[in-house]
Amino acid sequence: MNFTHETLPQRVVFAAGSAAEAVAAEVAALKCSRVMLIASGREAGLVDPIAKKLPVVLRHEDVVMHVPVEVAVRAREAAETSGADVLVSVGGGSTTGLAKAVAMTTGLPIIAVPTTYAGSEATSVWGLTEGETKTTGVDNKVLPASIVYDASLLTSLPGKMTVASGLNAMAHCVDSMWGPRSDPIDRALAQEGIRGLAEGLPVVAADPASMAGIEQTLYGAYLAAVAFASAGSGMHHKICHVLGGMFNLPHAQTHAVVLPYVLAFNSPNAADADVRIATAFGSPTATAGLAALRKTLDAPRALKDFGMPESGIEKAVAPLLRAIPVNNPTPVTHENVTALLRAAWEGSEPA
Ligand SMILES: NC(=O)C1=CN([C@@H]2O[C@H](COP(=O)(O)OP(=O)(O)OC[C@H]3O[C@@H](n4cnc5c(N)ncnc54)[C@H](O)[C@@H]3O)[C@@H](O)[C@H]2O)C=CC1
Ligand SMILES: O=C(O)/C=C\C(=O)CC(=O)O
Repeated sequence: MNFTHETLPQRVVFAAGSAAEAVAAEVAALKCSRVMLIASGREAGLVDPIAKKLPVVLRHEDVVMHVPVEVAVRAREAAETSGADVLVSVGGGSTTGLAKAVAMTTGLPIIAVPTTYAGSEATSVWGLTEGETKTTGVDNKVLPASIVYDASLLTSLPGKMTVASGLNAMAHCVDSMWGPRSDPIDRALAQEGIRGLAEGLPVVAADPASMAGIEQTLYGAYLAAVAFASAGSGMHHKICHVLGGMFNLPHAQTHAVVLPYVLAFNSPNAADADVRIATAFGSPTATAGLAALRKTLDAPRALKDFGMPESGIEKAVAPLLRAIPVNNPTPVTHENVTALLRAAWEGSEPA
């Protein structure tokens, strides 16, 4: 074997039903006393009990998906003015992403409290969107110092969002099998992530408030994010980032739709990945395993259902050909990427 794996330094706290106490303990452990609390007003009911236990100097609610640069600038200015010494984010990937944008320029530590399965809390990946272009990058400054997972915060996540977000986590696992820096440790973490998600997701799809199902799904989502952070964005993530920025598509749903098409595209030329994914699903092949799970979950099927225009297929191909890593198992061409996008747009069977 010949590879270098970097393990990211981070505290991970599972605290079912006691996020407020756990977050307060993490703030104290960092010896911080001035909290900028970043959380959308939509999640106020989840956030208020946490806020009550913290020395909050600023509560910032201006959260937007894909982190438009103007939203990041406003949050950075607010952080500087407030004199905060720590960022606490409570919310989904959009909220964590905004905290990362602030950490990038201020150097403030983040304590992340996720309320979806996006996994941003466990990565050093940031994303910012300017106009129609989403840019992502890696910076250890944006890796949250601590994560507090409290399954009770996800009991309010609607069923459709639960499924889509869980499949965003599944996509981290699958793309980690061939991401640009993928190594055997990433692939082992991703395989266990798939197993955990395949066990947890049917439970939360049937009952989004099941604490046992949420905990199992959070466990899988954490492993997924750790694998993805190390392996980097492969073909699947590049497609979702280009489409998400260009057409302002909902992030988790875009991942959920595109994943089976990328898996079908790559698995014939990725034998090790195919075996690992199939094994994790307990299925004869990777594609069959994912298809069966998607059927159980009644997963989203077509990009046209989420606002992508048909003309966007042609528009996205050139930026995608520039963005997809050269090590992708199946070489990409104008024709095969166009065909993949058209199938995902229509929601036809993955070929
Ligand atoms: N940097 C990274 O490693 C990653 C970044 N992301 C970023 O995260 C963003 C997407 O994050 P998502 O979590 O998919 O969506 P999100 O954070 O935008 O949340 C989606 C919707 O669910 C609602 N919501 C969240 N938690 C809830 C709860 N517990 N109960 C009820 N409603 C709830 C939100 O208010 C929002 O309306 C994108 O900008 C994406 O780029 C996503 C994954 C990894
Ligand atoms: O696509 C993902 O799920 C992972 C990474 C990002 O979304 C990058 C970002 O923070 O915008």
